[in-house]
Amino acid sequence: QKLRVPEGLKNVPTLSFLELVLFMLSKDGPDKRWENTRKVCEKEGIGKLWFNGEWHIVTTNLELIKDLMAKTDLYPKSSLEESSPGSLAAQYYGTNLVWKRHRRITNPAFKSLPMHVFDDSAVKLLKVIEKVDNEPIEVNGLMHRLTLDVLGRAAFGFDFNNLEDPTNIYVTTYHEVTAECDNPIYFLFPFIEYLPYFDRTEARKKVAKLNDLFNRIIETKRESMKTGELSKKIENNSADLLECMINASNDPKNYMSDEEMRHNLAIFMLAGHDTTATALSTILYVLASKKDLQRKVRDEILHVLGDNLTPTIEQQRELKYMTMVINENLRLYPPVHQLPRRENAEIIKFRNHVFLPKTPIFINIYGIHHSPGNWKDPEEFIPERFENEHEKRDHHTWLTFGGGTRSCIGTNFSLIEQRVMLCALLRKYEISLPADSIHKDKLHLRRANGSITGLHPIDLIFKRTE
Ligand code: HEM
Repeated sequence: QKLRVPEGLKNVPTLSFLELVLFMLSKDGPDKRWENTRKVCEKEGIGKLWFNGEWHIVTTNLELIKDLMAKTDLYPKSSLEESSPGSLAAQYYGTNLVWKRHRRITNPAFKSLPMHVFDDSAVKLLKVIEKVDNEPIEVNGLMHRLTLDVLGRAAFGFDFNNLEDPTNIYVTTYHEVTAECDNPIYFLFPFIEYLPYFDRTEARKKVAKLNDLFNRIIETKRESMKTGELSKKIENNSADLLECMINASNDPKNYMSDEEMRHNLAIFMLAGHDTTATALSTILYVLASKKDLQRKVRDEILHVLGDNLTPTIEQQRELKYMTMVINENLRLYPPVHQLPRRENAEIIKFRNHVFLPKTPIFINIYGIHHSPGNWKDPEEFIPERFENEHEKRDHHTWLTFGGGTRSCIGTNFSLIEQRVMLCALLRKYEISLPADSIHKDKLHLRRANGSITGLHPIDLIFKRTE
């Protein structure tokens, strides 16, 4: 029944299922995928796609996207339990960040961020790089280790210590679980998850092991909070994410179960570190390949920071050129290349198409950022596009962090983290691309977990400047 194209989508152009299979089984990145999608989306900015057992809409149409972003009740985000019931991914991530209630509970943790965690981690990062002075070092893996340490400490008060211990057992289990959750075979042919041979017993054991870790983190946190300490932290807005959730679990109005907390920890781990790791890796690549740009960013850092290694919040506001470079990097290489699935709660008429209720909709961020209709010379790296940007352009043409009230809760967290790390690295090191780099002519992207943009290993050379 679900194979049949709904009447209202009949004249929406179709994205090839074979191309999708080949893409998902390959190591290709969102740039390659966009080459196929562009042909279909060229006309009206929408295409239809058979995926995960049903017909989806894929869109780059700004008019439709504006509506999707503005009307969160009409286009709710789907939970994994709805899109992939009973799957491993649904078991691990659960119904995370239950809209409105969880967001209200977790929001305060993002209002006052623990700057000392970013600063300490920058110092640790420099120590790792010091050991390989002037030799190539693979930055994508390094940035993942860094951002995981930052997230663990800032959000849960837990030190993965992954910068110093790359083989940490929980981190390796985490990578195995996320890779398993994202195994393309189960998305392309979802029915096989229910066949005995493919029931993924081993993977489910690994999920249980991670859940054990999350339970222990929650328990230790509960015990370590002395009486009254938690309420004091909540009152003066210094509670971390987990503390906000624990506090909520004590209040019948906002109650959050341990299972809900675990699911939130799982999604925060993914959303909060893989994305910033990609952003930092791509920007380091850009700076290494464009030495003039690197010099300009470094000059601004030295001018604004004086003798400081990392910027204060006030100094971050003065790093205007760096922020433009960060924004342009996030446009050219969006760390999330497709927004999480939405579905319409009611029937929608769009041009001469009709979307029946619960039609899954994907917004193609990569396509929007690379469309010549939205950006002049979209393949060029031009930070100046973001000078006085709010005056000039439709803000739906830059969807790095999504949009509307359901956009990324960690936007500020990530931007601060990026600025801190860039300041520390650029004031101490000159960064270069080795002559034999596989990325000499262009950065090679690849598929990673879910809609996160992955990268082939990037070796860069860090040479001490002071
Ligand atoms: C460069 C870094 C990042 C990028 C590009 C990014 C991008 C995104 C995008 C595109 C969304 C979906 C928004 C939507 O559906 O409209 C999202 C959601 C989310 N992000 Fe981020 N993010 C980043 C960093 C972070 C960080 C550092 C955290 C946490 C510390 C975080 C936590 C989340 C969470 C929890 C959600 C789900 C929000 C919800 O469903 O209500 N993200 N992010």
